[in-house]
Amino acid sequence: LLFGERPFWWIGESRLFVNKQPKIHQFPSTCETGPGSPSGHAMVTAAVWWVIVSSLGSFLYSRSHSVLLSAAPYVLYVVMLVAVGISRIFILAHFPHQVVAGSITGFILGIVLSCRVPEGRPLLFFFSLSFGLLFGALMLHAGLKQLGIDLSWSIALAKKWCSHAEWIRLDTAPFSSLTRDCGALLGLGLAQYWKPGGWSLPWAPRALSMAVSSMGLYHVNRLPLPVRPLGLFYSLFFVKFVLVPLIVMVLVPGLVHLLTFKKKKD
Ligand SMILES: O=P(O)(O)OC[C@H]1O[C@@H](O)[C@H](O)[C@@H](O)[C@@H]1O
Repeated sequence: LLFGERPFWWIGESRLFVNKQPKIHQFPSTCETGPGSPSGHAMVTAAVWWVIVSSLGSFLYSRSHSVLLSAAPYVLYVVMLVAVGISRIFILAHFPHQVVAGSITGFILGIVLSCRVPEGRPLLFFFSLSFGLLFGALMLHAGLKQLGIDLSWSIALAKKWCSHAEWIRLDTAPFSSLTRDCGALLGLGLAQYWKPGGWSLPWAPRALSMAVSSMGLYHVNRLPLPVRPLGLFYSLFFVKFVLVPLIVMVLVPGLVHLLTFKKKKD
């Protein structure tokens, strides 16, 4: 809803450079299809890493009582955000203010959301939130279209100005982000429903679970999906992200628990 142009299409669309075209270079990750404001990469990085960094900072302080040591994760956090921001600007996916807006929004989200983990909620909570968001967005899209505002305006611009058609990826479209989040929400609810509180594992099986989950997610993420018809793509994309919390929270730790339990019995 904030819209926001992206440099890789704005350079052509603005018609400011018709007489003197700047020498620009696009990259495979330049051709994002969503609007540019605020930067999603900066926002997600700032939000997710805040949760990790603030816990690590408190942990280090509780063990060492050293302000210097406990400040190290926060310094790394800032360095990482700057690196992500510069890379988004460098590939022409963003203007600097969009990256700054994304980092600040993500930082606030990280603080707010880390205090509000939806623990102990019934499956119905996740189910209604997931489908409510999905249908709410669809209704908003249809309603605004009736008023002459097309929320998919950026996809046409990305297709027009991307130097390689194969760099346009449907999973960067705004509706893909939404289906991904709604799918993950439902998956989180199902995971909590099937294994409330998750598996409590000692550190070694827990580390093994994390390693196996990472490999599992890598492969789930690489699963090629048919891009036509669109409805099929979005449905499969939704299902793919329902699976993510189930793999990480139920399937892999459950298998590891079974294996270690069996080994102990032997
Ligand atoms: O706005 P940016 O930095 O180009 O990031 C866009 C990305 O933002 C993420 O938040 C979305 O989940 C992705 O689907 C999307 O591609």
